[in-house]
Amino acid sequence: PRQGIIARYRDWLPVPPGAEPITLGEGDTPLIRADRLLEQLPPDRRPPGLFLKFEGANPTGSFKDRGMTMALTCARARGAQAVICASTGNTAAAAAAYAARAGMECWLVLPAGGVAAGKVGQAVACGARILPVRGSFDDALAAVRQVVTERPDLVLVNSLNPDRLEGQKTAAFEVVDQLAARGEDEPAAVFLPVGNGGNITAYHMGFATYATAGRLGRLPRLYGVQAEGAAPLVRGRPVDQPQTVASAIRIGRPVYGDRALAAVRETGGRVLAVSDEEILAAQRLLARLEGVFVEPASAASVAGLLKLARGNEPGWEVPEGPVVCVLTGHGLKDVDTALRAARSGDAGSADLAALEAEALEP
Ligand SMILES: Cc1ncc(COP(=O)(O)O)c(/C=C/C(=O)C(=O)O)c1O
Repeated sequence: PRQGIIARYRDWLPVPPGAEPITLGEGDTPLIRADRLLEQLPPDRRPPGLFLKFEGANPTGSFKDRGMTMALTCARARGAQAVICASTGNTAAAAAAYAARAGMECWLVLPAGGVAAGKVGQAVACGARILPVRGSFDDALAAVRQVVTERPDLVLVNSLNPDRLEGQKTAAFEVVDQLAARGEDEPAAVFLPVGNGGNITAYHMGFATYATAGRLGRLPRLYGVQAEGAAPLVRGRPVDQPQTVASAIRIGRPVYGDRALAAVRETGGRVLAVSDEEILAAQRLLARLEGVFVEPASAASVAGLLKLARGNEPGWEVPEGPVVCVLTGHGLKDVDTALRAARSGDAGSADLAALEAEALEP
């Protein structure tokens, strides 16, 4: 039964004794085999298996639920009444849902006009208080730091909150357990989209924890993929005006930049950037070939794999074991972008395009 990640992994998590989990049954998301997508890779550069960790199947539609169940459970155990965070959207949607469930107040600082409608809808529906900030996510995060000094009773549930990474590391546990349960080899490489760098850091923590406990022979190479217009880790410096269609990773000053780079370096992986066109092409391939509809930022992980495997980038050694692409958020979060991409020249035949255009009319 879907009992949530704290119930399933309590022994591996720093949950205060006696704390009653605040949960929506998050975690235990599908690990989907993607053979048709694998065929898109050149035969001589193809790993033995390709799997998709579909985090869009979480209760609020993104991997953020794993971190929020931990953050809200721990906050309430410490007597907090209200939480606050800055967000590009999915953290906000998850914080709003889990705070509502806990009967706690939720304050969200969002970049005005920079958040996908689905996520704003979730946060508003759950009764969160929204403070729009003119500027980017990075400006919103700076604003939150200011608010917290004026209202110390507000618990910060941003990526800075360590409880969140603890919850997010359970996805790495699941990847190892799910591959083993299917008789597959251990994961050889894992691709993730990178914004603040919290999630790739959490996967590194999870794999390292399992390795120390003897449940994993060696850590998979971690590949962090950023959008070309928002790639501070690839460029080696902050990006002042991050630009990308993948609004979830439109971040110029990653909070966990150093730890994300350490995770990549220590596992023999790398960071790389992909264009918005490559992201949207990967989003289409996932939906058309495998029936998996994800928001643009999630597709960056697949775009990164395609780019390395197709040889556009040097330094790709074909992994000798299964490759996992983490799909971090559901496509319904940002359906407008998918519709716009579909309208702007479908690769199908003219009459199909005409039919689709007709179908797409609002
Ligand atoms: C779909 C999706 N994919 C990837 C990322 C990047 O993860 P990190 O590298 O841990 O930041 C996010 C992040 C979103 C926020 O940062 C937020 O919601 O404020 C996301 O929503």
